[in-house]
Amino acid sequence: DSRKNEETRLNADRNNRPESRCLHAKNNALKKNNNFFRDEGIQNVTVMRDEPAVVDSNPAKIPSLMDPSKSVGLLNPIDVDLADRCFPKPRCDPDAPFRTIDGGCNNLNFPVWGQANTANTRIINANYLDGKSQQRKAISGRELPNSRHVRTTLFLDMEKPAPEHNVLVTQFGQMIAHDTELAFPKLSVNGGKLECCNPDGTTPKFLPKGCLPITIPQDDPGSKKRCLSIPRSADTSDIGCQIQPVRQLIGVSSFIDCSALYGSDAVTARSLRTLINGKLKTQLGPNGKSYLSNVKKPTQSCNVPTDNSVCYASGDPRVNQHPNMAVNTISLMRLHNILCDEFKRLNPKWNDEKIYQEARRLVIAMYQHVTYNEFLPVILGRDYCRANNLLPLSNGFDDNYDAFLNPTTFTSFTAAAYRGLHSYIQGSMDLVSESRQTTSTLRLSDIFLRPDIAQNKDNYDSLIRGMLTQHSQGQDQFFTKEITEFLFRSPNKTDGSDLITLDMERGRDFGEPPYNKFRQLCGLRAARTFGDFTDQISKKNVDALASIYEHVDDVDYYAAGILEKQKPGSIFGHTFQCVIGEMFFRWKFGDRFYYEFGKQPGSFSLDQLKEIRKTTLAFIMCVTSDIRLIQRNAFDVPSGRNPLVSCNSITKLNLAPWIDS
Ligand code: HEM
Ligand SMILES: [Ca+2]
Repeated sequence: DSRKNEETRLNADRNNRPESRCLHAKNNALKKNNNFFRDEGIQNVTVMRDEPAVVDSNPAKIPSLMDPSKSVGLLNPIDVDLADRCFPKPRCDPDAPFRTIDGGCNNLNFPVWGQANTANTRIINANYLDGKSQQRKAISGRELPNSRHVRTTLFLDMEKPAPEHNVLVTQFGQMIAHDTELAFPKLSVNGGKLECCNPDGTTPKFLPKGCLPITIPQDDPGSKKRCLSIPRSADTSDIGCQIQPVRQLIGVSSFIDCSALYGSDAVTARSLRTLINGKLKTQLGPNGKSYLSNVKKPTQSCNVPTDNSVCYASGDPRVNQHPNMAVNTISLMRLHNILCDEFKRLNPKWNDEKIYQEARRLVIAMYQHVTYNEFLPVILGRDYCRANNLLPLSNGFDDNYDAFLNPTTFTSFTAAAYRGLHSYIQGSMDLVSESRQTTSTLRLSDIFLRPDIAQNKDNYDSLIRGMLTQHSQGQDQFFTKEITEFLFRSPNKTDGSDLITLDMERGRDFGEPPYNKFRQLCGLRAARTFGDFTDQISKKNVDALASIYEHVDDVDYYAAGILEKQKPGSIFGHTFQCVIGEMFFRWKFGDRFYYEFGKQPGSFSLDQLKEIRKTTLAFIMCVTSDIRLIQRNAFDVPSGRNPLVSCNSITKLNLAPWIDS
């Protein structure tokens, strides 16, 4: 009963939480110099991004900051933590200065918020046929249009590179996706892998329970494949928790906390540590460089010939998905281990645990800084980020931790909006030399599950330079066939899966309501006719939607979101920008350990915070590789405005503020 009273009180508080927040900036002292790098370099060069060419004179507000009468559809606060009751509450130490590995206890009142191996939350009411978990149908009661048909009609392959953004944008984006979400496939009735296709590659007449109903139309213009095996994602009903509508299970900590490097459970995290001087386990590769350690059975987890081949162990199983994914994780691992060496030098008395935790805390802070300072302005637009308090402060603490803001990854972000970045994927990966010549190009579908490539000769550095130099594909309705026809193609096969069909089907699986609901959530008028969509979507694409869907309220959020015209300064249109902005807002103000917060047990000192704010992605790339030149804006290809400069001239962090007094 007292728990119930407590919850009532908390809910009441939450409903009364202040609508607007004001961010104070405080002044801050300057500090001495001590090199993070051992070699000489120019000190304290301030890195400023060029102001964007496109200015958003009227940036929209995210739902959390909107006048409540303008955002229609935001989930009732009481329903936000519906799934909490499915999981035991962990016991928390309110004074612990470091994050838990699984993210539990970040919020002391709602300790399962953001914890790994719980469930996603929602931002908007689910739309399930039976109110519980059945995929929605068309308004007419008929089936929705076949999602493979939607894909092959709207989303073709066309070479249209992004004008400035490089492949590192895509890669960094994917890293955050893996840091904040992992869904599990449902299992078959006897607990094994669920096979949704016949052994001969055709679609079964009656799909096994738990399979997504993707059939390939007879007149499909693509390859000869006749079946896509896509199990539904596991949800709260699979662990015997009877909430309605279901919530999908999440296998990683929701927070931006580098869980893809460190792991999301204590056992995995420990297995990745040397337990000496704070360091993570490594293996030695070419030129005496360190790489992630190997899994025990490489032939099980990677597409490699023998169990002596390279196949990495890390905090997330998707590390081996393709070489650039592995390279980025290795980069973070090297950063962690470099920091361990520095901390040991500065504080010889620190033990393994202290070094590990301090290095982890700093790696996460640097990563969060790059996310909010460099990445978000690139994808969402700088003006929009500023209007929604997403930019870091330039000095002082931020005191706006919001203990009633749920940071759990919500379904509309992970099962729809953020997957929009699948459009950015390049069908090939360039390897590039120090003089920025492309030395070879790998076809994406040849290198799925081939992390060994990252550790061959000097490929690691060539892949880094490749990500920095190669343009990503543009954010548009075109997707490379490498993911729409050849996803996870086996080496000896001619076809593979279709990620974009999967994305749309996954949205229906997760109960995402149609596009029209997200228009209302994001402050737009509800459309009554297809013509009403033309405020955001070109006439031609609206006509295409109208030719596929029967009713405006049938249109999948993902499909229409992709078609929306880009907002000024952003690569996304209105409703993707809105939902993605909301999620990053929650990961900032709902994360008690967010690096800019003061007054928390885990807060940095002002001197430390000042150093963390010097972090750039260019610095991280330089310090963890042997490349010698880099452009300061690491998410833009090199150009006259963004020239290559020596790594030595990139601002470094001074770790003196970490010396124990
Ligand atoms: C070569 C690059 C990439 C490949 C091959 C890839 C592939 C995949 C696959 C196979 C899934 C699971 C699909 C499903 O069953 O629902 C997935 C999920 C997802 N992807 Fe990607 N992806 C890539 C890049 C990206 C990027 C750049 C982003 C965003 C910045 C992204 C965001 C997501 C998200 C949010 C999910 C949901 C995660 C989950 O449910 O566990 N992906 N991707
Ligand atoms: Ca995480």
